[in-house]
Amino acid sequence: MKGITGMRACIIVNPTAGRRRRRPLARFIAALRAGGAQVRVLTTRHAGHAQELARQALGAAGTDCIIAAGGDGTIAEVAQVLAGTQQRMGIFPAGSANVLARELGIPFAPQAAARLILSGASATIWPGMAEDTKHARLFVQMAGIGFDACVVHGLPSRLKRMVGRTAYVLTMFGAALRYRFTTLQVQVDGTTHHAHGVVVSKGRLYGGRFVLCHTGMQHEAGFRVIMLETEGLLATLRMGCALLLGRVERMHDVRIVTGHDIEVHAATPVPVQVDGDVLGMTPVRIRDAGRPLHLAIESR
Ligand SMILES: Nc1ncnc2c1ncn2[C@@H]1O[C@H](COP(=O)(O)OP(=O)(O)OP(=O)(O)O)[C@@H](O)[C@H]1O
Repeated sequence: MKGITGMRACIIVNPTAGRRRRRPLARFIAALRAGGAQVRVLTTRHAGHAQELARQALGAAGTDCIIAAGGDGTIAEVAQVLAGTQQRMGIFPAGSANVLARELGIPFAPQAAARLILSGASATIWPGMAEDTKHARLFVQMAGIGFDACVVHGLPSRLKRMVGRTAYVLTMFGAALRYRFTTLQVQVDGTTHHAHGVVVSKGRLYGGRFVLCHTGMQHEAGFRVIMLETEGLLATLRMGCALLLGRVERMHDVRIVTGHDIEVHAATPVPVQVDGDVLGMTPVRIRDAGRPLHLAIESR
């Protein structure tokens, strides 16, 4: 790692992430340059493009830090390419929920975010991999199966850009009418459980700053598997309220187990989301990606 001056940084910007505020990004870039970094900016043109740009940046010898400027979806796309390499990756939180950035204590203030990257700090996280019958996708924070994924599948991206996280609340009403609850068969490392909603999480947080469970597993392999055992919209709403209060772990009908290899099946396929973006439908298999990611964060 080069010192503060002379660092070569490449920023991959998703211009559609979050509320599309440009000023914080400009300040972040200015702070990196003021700290002596050479900065190259690449802007995505479509979903999936961050992966292509990350490959391009990785191929350009001598890049010290490849920075994803966006939300969890953009971070996951860049991580998909950088996981398993020695490349250091930075994050500038510019999405709607920015769950990973909150989870890992990455500063939102442009100057502080730049200072962290310039400091050379680095720690390893262990992403997950989710696969349905058509897609395989690396994820950094969580996968949701059932009602929450139905909300994500129905979320108009324009609405999310206009009102941020409130878009999820508005979309929830439509999902409540549309979603048909069904029993999910959840195999965790070979043991079968039954549930009506499942979140497979690397972290403690969900949907922003809401606490799903009190200990995360970002810095090790494995997941917390959070299962709602009661069927129906009322139970799901009750879990939503418990989430707002940080009391999910105390619910009598929520079971939390730890595992490395999870499969979810349903008689009628239900939606699956990863890091707040659509993956597909069940059946889905979630396991350790087995490829560590070296992030510009303070080590614990
Ligand atoms: N130029 C682009 N046009 C349209 N979609 C894009 C573009 N660049 C990236 N995307 C897609 O936008 C999706 C959402 O981006 P991202 O998750 O970073 O922002 P967000 O949804 O606002 O934030 P968060 O996930 O933190 O709520 C990503 O999955 C990515 O594939």
